[in-house]
Order: sequence, then C-alpha cells, then structure tokens
Amino acid sequence: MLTGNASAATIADPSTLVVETVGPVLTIGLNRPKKRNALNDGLMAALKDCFTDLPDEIRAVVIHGVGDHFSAGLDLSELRERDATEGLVHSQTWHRVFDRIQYCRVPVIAALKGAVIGGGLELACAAHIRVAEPAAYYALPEGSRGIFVGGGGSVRLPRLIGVARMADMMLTGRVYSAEEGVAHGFSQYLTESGSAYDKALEIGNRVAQNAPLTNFAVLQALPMIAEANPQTGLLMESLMATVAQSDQEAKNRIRAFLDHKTAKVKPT
Ligand SMILES: COc1cc(/C=C/C(=O)SCCNC(=O)CCNC(=O)[C@H](O)C(C)(C)COP(=O)(O)OP(=O)(O)OC[C@H]2O[C@@H](n3cnc4c(N)ncnc43)[C@H](O)[C@@H]2OP(=O)(O)O)ccc1O
Repeated sequence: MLTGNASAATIADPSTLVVETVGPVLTIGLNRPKKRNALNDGLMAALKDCFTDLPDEIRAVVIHGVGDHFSAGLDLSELRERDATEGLVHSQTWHRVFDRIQYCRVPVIAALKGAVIGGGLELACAAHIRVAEPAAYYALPEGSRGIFVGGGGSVRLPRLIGVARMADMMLTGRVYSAEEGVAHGFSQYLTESGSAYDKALEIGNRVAQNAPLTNFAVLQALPMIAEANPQTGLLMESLMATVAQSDQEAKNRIRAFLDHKTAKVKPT
C-alpha cells in the first residue's frame, strides 16, 4: 500500500451523506443531488467513516441516492492531473472505502435508481444485494473520458456479469437497462418505480433477523468458498457449518421451529 505525501488525508464532509438509523438498519444516502451524487473526496471519506465502528445494534445497511440518481461516479471536477504515485494512492483510497463495504460484518443493500455510473456502479458492486428501479441504468463511460475504472470495478463487476460483458461496457460505454442488470446477474431485485429504497429497507429488516453468525458466514466465508478449489471449498463449508450449528443461537432457533414457535417456509 502506497503512502506518503501523495496520500494527504482527506477530510470527511458529513454534509455529503444523510445517515439515519431505522430500527436495526443504518441507511446512508449519497447527498449531492445537484451533482447527481458524484463521488468527491469528502464524500468518500465520510462513507469510510460510516463503516468504521458500526454500532453493535446495526444489523444491516442500505445505501441509496438522494434525488433522482444513485450516483454519477467519480466527481470529474476533482480529477486533476496526478502523477503515477498519486493516481495509485487515489485508487487505493477508493479500494479501502469499498473494501469496508464488501467486508462489512452486516449485509449491505444498494437501492439503485437513475444513473448508476462509473464509480457509482463500482460502489454498488461492493454491496451484497442490489435492488433496482425500472429506470435505473448502468454505464462505464471511463473509456470515453480517457481513464480506467479505479474503484475495484474490474475485480467485482466481472464476477457478477462476466468478463466479456464487462469488456463490452468498458469499451463501448453502452448503457445497460435495469432489466439487463437483473438478467445478467448484477441486481437481484427489480422493484416498482420509486420503491427501491423501501424494498431495500424491507430486505434490510429481513436479513437483520438472521443469526449474526449466519450473516457473517455468508458475507465472509461464502465468497472465499465460491472461489476456492472444490476440495478446499468443501472443507471450508464443513468447518463453517460446524461452527454455525454449534452456536447457541442456532440451537435456540431450531428448538423454536420444532416447538412450532416460529414461522414456516412459505412462498410469498
Ligand atoms: C481514474 O482513477 C479513478 C477513477 C474512478 C472512477 C471513474 C468514474 O466514475 S468515470 C465516470 C464519471 N461519470 C460520468 O462520466 C457521468 C457524467 N454525468 C452525466 O453523464 C450526467 O450528469 C448524468 C449523470 C447522466 C445526469 O444527467 P442530468 O440529469 O442531465 O444532469 P447534468 O445537467 O448533466 O448534471 C447536473 C450537474 O451535475 C454535474 N455532474 C454530473 N455528473 C458529474 C460527475 N461525474 N462529476 C462532476 N460533476 C458531475 C454536472 O456537471 C452538472 O453540474 P452544473 O454545475 O453544470 O450544474 C475511481 C477511482 C479512480 O482512482
């Protein structure tokens, strides 16, 4: 990790986010609607702070955009000329912020509407569940701006939609629709117009009811298991399953089902 003069610490700008606690869910609104929630340094630093020392009572996080858009990506007005070292530091700063989201101890749900562009798309990729409104659209215009993705997009997005589709997005800058996002495995839910936030909150409340250890296993172990060779993956799965089922929380929950004190699994 590069440090030094090029990494001059950025001051968080709290006005760039609207943060609220709704029961067990922390909601974080990207709050630069006049700039289409473009991600500037102050916002990125504030976002990082949100994911530092998340209060114990928080069991899920929803990230959304204030106004009509999720995010127009990197604030291009801050894209000054950087030497190679400064460029690396900038990109790695973004990586650290988005890593905090991806490796958060609780599920993070992105509520998507309007523009989900460039760094905004990279931010959405770091979440664990993506909920989109029909008018949400996705693009990587970096090519036409003469730059390359710098917020972990080339690692996370191909794992969701495949390398060929990612290359198409990067080369052509083509705008993908919300429907395509679902079809290609980027988002998991398509909501009615105007309801991505509500749906994300509903999902947040739902996942907040899970045993914390189960959520931890899904967020921390599953991605590693899925990418491990089958033998290693199966061993990791067995170890995780053993740890989870030996937890008192699991014992209580299974007892509650057998005693008819908890909900059955029914189609909604
Ligand atoms: C290289 O190292 C990196 C890179 C990165 C990540 C890179 C990226 O994210 S590249 C992608 C950058 N984003 C764009 O190219 C999108 C630009 N915006 C638009 O196309 C449109 O604004 C829109 C999002 C489609 C919305 O259109 P509309 O509703 O018509 O609104 P406008 O009138 O166009 O905009 C209103 C207002 O907002 C300003 N604005 C919009 N987007 C941005 C932006 N991305 N940056 C700065 N400002 C933006 C726009 O200029 C208007 O301002 P006014 O002052 O004129 O009102 C990551 C890490 C690395 O290390």
